[in-house]
Amino acid sequence: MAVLGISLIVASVVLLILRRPEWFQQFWRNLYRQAASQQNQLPRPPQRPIPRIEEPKPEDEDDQTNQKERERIAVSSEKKVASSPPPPVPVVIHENGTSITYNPDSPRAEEQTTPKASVANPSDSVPAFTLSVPDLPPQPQPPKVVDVEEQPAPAVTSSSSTSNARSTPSMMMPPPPLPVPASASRSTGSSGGLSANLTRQPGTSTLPLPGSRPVGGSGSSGPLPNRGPPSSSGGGGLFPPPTHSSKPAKPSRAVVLTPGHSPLDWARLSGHPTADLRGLPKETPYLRVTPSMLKKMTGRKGKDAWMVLGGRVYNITPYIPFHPGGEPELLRGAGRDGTKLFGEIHPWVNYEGMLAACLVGIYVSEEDGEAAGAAAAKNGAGGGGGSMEEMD
Ligand code: HEM
Repeated sequence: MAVLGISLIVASVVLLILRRPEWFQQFWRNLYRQAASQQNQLPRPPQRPIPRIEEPKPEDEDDQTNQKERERIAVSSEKKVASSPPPPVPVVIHENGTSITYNPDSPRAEEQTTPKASVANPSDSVPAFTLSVPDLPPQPQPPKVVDVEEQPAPAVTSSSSTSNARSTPSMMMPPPPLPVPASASRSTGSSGGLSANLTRQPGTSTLPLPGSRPVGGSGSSGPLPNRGPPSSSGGGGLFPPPTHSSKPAKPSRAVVLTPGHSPLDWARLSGHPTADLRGLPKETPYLRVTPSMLKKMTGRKGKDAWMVLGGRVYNITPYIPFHPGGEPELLRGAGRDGTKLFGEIHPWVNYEGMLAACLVGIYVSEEDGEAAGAAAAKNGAGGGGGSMEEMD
């Protein structure tokens, strides 16, 4: 009897599938609509077994309802029923135990073109990123790095994080370098080099003096020449305490030269090979100038100004309007030996080259000049002098 009943049921089902009467199709349409309306009302799709990509279920686990449903899908696709929407095609993204299903039949999917994803299994826990991984198997400990200075490491309470940090040496940041004490850097640095380079020559006003900056200003550790000599008191500041040993900057005593009397004009005038600025008759040989001769040539009473520089006597009269220090300053050395005075003010000035056209002769003692007294009288320099040719 049971076999007969089952065979009857099977035969009727087969007959229904093959014949597909009108009432049967109507029944399935209503069933579709009802299912579609339920899907639209519910925020989430109904809970049902979802085929997973990574964990496909075997075929024998499908029940008879799913089998019928597949048959129904096949039948409806053949007849192309426009009113019955296709069953939802879930797109499952299975990652770390979380299933995300894309339901194209949802109203939002119909309105928007961008597909939306929704959580298919809300019971699944959302994966969270944590630093501590307690389930990790014990990893081999790397060789312990012993610092040279054995600095105390910060205390770490979490053992798992400690093992992680030690197992990934690339993520370990090296300890910051200890700040070098200012006194040590100064002692090891060029304490004599930089300060020695800052030795100021008289007349230069471009380089600031080490002590001229205000204490407590913006300290710069760059190569700017704003560091003075190392502090003897050993203070920790960036700037040494103000010392009174450095010379204050002298105000420039340069004068404003009249037009046409610039240094370039003097170079043009005196640099010519045939330039003769001696103030002596032409073809006059170099003279032996005695002190008695020199002291009369002071630039006053209509006479030229002679000056001894380095044992040579120069007629500085034509240079007076070109002197950057002014006429009074220049005439301080007139009629005398101005070598020391010249060197005290501007030893860097090349007087030999600048006054080559003004060379009168050489400076000699009175005894040496006695023999040439007559020649000196002839040149108008008074007694006690003579020409070098006569002397030689
Ligand atoms: C011994 C007598 C002299 C005295 C007292 C004297 C004095 C001075 C003074 C005060 C200055 C200005 C310095 C400054 O800028 O603050 C100066 C500049 C100058 N003097 Fe004389 N001078 C003398 C002789 C000479 C001679 C014989 C020459 C030419 C060879 C000369 C060439 C210059 C030049 C080129 C400068 C400009 C230097 C510079 O700006 O670096 N001086 N002099």
